[in-house]
Amino acid sequence: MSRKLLANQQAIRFYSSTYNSIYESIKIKLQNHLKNHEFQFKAHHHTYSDTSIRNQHKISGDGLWSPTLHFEKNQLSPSSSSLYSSLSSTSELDQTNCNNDKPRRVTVIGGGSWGSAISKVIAGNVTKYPDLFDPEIVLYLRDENLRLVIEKTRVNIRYLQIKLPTNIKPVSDLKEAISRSDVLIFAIPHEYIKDVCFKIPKRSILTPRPVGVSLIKGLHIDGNGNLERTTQIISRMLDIPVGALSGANVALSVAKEEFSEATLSPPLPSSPKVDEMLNKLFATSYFKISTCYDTPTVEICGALKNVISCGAGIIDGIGYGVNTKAAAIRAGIRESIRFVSIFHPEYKLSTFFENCGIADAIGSSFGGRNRKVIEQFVKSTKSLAVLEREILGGQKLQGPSTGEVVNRLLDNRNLCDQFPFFTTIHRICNREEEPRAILKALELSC
Ligand SMILES: NC(=O)c1ccc[n+]([C@@H]2O[C@H](COP(=O)([O-])OP(=O)(O)OC[C@H]3O[C@@H](n4cnc5c(N)ncnc54)[C@H](O)[C@@H]3O)[C@@H](O)[C@H]2O)c1
Ligand SMILES: O=P(O)(O)OC[C@H](O)CO
Repeated sequence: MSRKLLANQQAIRFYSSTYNSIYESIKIKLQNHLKNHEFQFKAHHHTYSDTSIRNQHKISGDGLWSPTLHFEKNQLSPSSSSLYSSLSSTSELDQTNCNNDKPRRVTVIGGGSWGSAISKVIAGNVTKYPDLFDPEIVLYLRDENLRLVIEKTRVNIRYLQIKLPTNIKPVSDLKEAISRSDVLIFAIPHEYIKDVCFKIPKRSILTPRPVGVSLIKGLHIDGNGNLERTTQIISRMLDIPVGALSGANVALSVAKEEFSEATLSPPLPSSPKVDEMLNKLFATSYFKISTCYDTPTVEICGALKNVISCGAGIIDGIGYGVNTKAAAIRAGIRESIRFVSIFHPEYKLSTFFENCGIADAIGSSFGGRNRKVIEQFVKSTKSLAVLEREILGGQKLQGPSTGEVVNRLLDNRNLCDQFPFFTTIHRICNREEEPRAILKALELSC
């Protein structure tokens, strides 16, 4: 990859002979840098075919793709030199094992329903691409007894009643599970991610330097009361680049090979080789992958849809039909966009039209576990913990705990009034309001 960065009075132009993805990662770096220096900029992005400019800057090759970032204010600070050097430095991903040509070893961390289903997908793909991947994948699960059952029967009897391929090796020792891995896939409920990362050594002392992909749908609050996403936590705690995969993906349907889609946000700054490798790791004829570099929105959509589907469960619980549920999904999407615009102002609206956005909110509002449990919660006096145990038998609800985090983040900024739908769902799940309060919230949320 050849990179050249130029600054002049009007613009910074970044020339790259590779892909859009690089432009996205550079744009994010520039945005972060300029945010620190209180600069505003507008990004335009077009093909530059002017041969005199190409000759002037010794750029060669056909089909040169050259985005240009134009700055609104023409005031680059002296410290911009640090920006130039950071942009031209070797990408973090170049330093990981995923960027070499050795077959990568893959570990899925989390042997619940989604970890098991995605292991089946991945196990098929590592066999299909022997040059890219080690033919055996590791599935880490905490429970040694369950590990023995899976090893013997090939079925994760507690979480997913589907036969798993023989090239999935179940392992219940975390250090052993990750010790030789180049790709770490995280598929545990968000509540446990810090505990699990705490038990994994940092990349600096891991011998293959892995990349991570989070399949986790949930949000967190950092020490200052601000939003922290799961990819940020993993990246911070393990010092590895981490991407995300999210979509309308009920585990059993994916395991049964029913056609599904998912949105992949590869780790940034982007590397075409790693992007392609991850695509091949996940994509099948029945599991269609689209790439989207707006990672924060992809992750936040995945978490907020769990709150939306609790809203759908409340609608079912009070006995209302699809008109009201459709209105609830729309209110949830509207508040999700509002939420993302506050917590990630550089978001792209188009991300909501990827599978991780509206599609997942719809799918979960009809077929998800949150919907199912919350419907019964509304119809009974039982606690969420009891219903989770009775209905899900060991699987975990993510919606109410995400609603709690969302509520705290909004409360910290005095924003609850602007989010009547999310706020009311949270209060209903705490039994602080009657379930029918959701109808008033729908009116207010318009
Ligand atoms: N199940 C799905 O259909 C699906 C689909 C897409 C994404 N996801 C997301 O994937 C993530 C994993 O969910 P899941 O549905 O596979 O889980 P699950 O509810 O099926 O299983 C529970 C998981 O939690 C683990 N666990 C329980 N207590 C733990 C503890 N104290 N410490 C560490 N781990 C503990 C269990 O070992 C198990 O892996 C979640 O963020 C979920 O939102 C799930
Ligand atoms: O069963 P849920 O409600 O946890 O949803 C599962 C998946 O996230 C659906 O995409």
